[in-house]
Amino acid sequence: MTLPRYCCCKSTQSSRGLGVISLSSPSSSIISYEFMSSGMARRIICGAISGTMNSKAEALGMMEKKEGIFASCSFSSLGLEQSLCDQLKDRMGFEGPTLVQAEAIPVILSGRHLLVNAATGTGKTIAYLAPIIHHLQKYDPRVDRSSGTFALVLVPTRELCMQVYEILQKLLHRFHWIVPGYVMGGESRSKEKARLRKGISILVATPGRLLDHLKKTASFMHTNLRWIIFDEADRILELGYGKQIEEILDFLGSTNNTVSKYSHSQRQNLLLSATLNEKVNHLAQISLENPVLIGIDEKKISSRVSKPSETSITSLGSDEVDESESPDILLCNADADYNMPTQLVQTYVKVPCGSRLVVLLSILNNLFAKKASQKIVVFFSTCDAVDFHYSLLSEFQWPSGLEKVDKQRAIKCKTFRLHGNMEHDGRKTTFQGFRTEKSALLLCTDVAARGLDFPNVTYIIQYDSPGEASEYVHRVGRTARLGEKGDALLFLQPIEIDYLQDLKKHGVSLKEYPLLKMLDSFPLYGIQKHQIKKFVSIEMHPWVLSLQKALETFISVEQKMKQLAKDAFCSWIRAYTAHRGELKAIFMVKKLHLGHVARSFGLREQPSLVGRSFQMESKKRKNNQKQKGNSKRRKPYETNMSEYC
Ligand SMILES: Nc1ncnc2c1ncn2[C@@H]1O[C@H](COP(=O)(O)OP(=O)(O)OP(=O)(O)O)[C@@H](O)[C@H]1O
Repeated sequence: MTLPRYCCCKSTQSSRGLGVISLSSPSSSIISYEFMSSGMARRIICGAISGTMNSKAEALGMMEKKEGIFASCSFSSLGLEQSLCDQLKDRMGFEGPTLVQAEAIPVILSGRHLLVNAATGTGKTIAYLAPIIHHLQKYDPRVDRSSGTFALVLVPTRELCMQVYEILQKLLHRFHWIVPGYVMGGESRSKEKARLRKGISILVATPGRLLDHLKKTASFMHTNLRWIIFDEADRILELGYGKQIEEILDFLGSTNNTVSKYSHSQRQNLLLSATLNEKVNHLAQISLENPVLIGIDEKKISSRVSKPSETSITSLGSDEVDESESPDILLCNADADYNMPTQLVQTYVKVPCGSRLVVLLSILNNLFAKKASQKIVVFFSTCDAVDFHYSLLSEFQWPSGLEKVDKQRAIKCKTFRLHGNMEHDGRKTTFQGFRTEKSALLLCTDVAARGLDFPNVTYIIQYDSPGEASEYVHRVGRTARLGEKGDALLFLQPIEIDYLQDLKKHGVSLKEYPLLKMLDSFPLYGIQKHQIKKFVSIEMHPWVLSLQKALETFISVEQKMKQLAKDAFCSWIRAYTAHRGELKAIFMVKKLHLGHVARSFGLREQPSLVGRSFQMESKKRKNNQKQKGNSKRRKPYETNMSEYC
């Protein structure tokens, strides 16, 4: 192993016969690596030592400030160039590295391949960008545009692409000769071609569009490519990009063997996510050589790791098991705990299906009444559901009689929506708008679940369940970032309550939200508090009954709203049937009362009527498509990768 220049190292033998290396920098941070018989290295201790400290526990205690987020060392002590450290401080306001940065930066500087698993909002982006910039700004001869691309960051969504690009712009302010750029779905190909022709030193890309340019843009120069980073690696694969990633790696080669004027062009690949799991195995195997692992729970590494001949893995583009490959690493996620922000308060609310809409509106109203200036994100399972709730929340007013003040919008703050069926410009406007607002509500699908760093989000509501526990982790990870406080609330119907057990398997436990107490807090015209029976059910609560009636009236008279509600109902049912694996036993469509589902979209119609109109609608859509010869179908929920990238 090539160790960073500034480190001294001490090699020992662990009880399991695996090598351990401790790296200590002059600034007294200490990081240990355990070497397995496969040759793979794994970080096992990260702490700080001072002259007066004599125990490891003390060292670790000193190391962890702000509930285990920040390291006690400085950026420069990790080996980063002073001008870059100044940039991090002056331009970004970062005083020192986070723990994951303190662990990852020296490894990346050393040239090793890396697999990082760290909680959401712990600073993984800077962890990989800073050491790359450190190297690039030192290149002699200086990096120039004609040298093409040196680093490629692959991300699963357009919004994340823009976010990483914007961070790069800030970081590179002092290093104007290193040019950042991005290519992603929805943008003009010809403009991207022109930018690639001029030369982009650090390129952020979504996989589909990148592959497009690799195939069609002859002037895209990547012979000097040294780094490939897979940010949210597991999501890139979940979205079905496996084949494209294989093709991309074929185009780029897994190593850099070209002779160039830059002598330091050894390929280095990095994989990062808060939820690495077995899906990443094949990608790790084909892209990482002898990687260092950071934050990988021992439970997640299969015992077969040192017996390659016994291993079996899934190839990137298919679900078939490939017995011939022999990975260095074998990750498995069965029953392994996820890294979650410890300060995050997680609750669930048990709501009968027919009262879901009323409860959502009431909770949102209650939260904004308690604290007017805050940002809340609500996750839905489908694009149609986002559109319906967005229109409803933008237009619906408390009817007179329900509250003392007549005719007020139920939710008074600015409301945004974000999903993959929106126009590209609309997505951009939402992304920027929600970031800058002080008080706002964002209604979205999982397109906003990964990596997005909206400042000051205080509350995450999962109105529709996320399905995979990993998605739960990323959704709630939009709050409680970098040690900040945050709350997350999961809606569950009584028939879905076993989902809590599924989350528990991954170390996630939730407390129950006091729903009746919250509902009792709403004033009711003509009804005294003491007249509400103490243990009244949610469905029969007078507030729920009156608000449900008001919503149904509003929706029935507004033709546009009614159509949106019907579309949302139909897509919601289809999304519900799309749960996979073990989750099918929890989210069973045949257990649903369709009449109650209709009520949750403010519809009075019986489900059969809605169902008929749904079938007629889909027939009409299909016929229209046939006539137009239009192959671009609108998806009810986001499983189609083109909607992300
Ligand atoms: N050293 C630092 N000091 C202060 N703030 C930092 C530091 N590093 C990163 N941040 C800030 O922390 C926030 C989270 O960082 P980032 O988005 O990179 O987290 P992440 O681990 O990639 O999260 P996710 O898993 O959700 O993608 C950002 O607002 C970023 O600006």
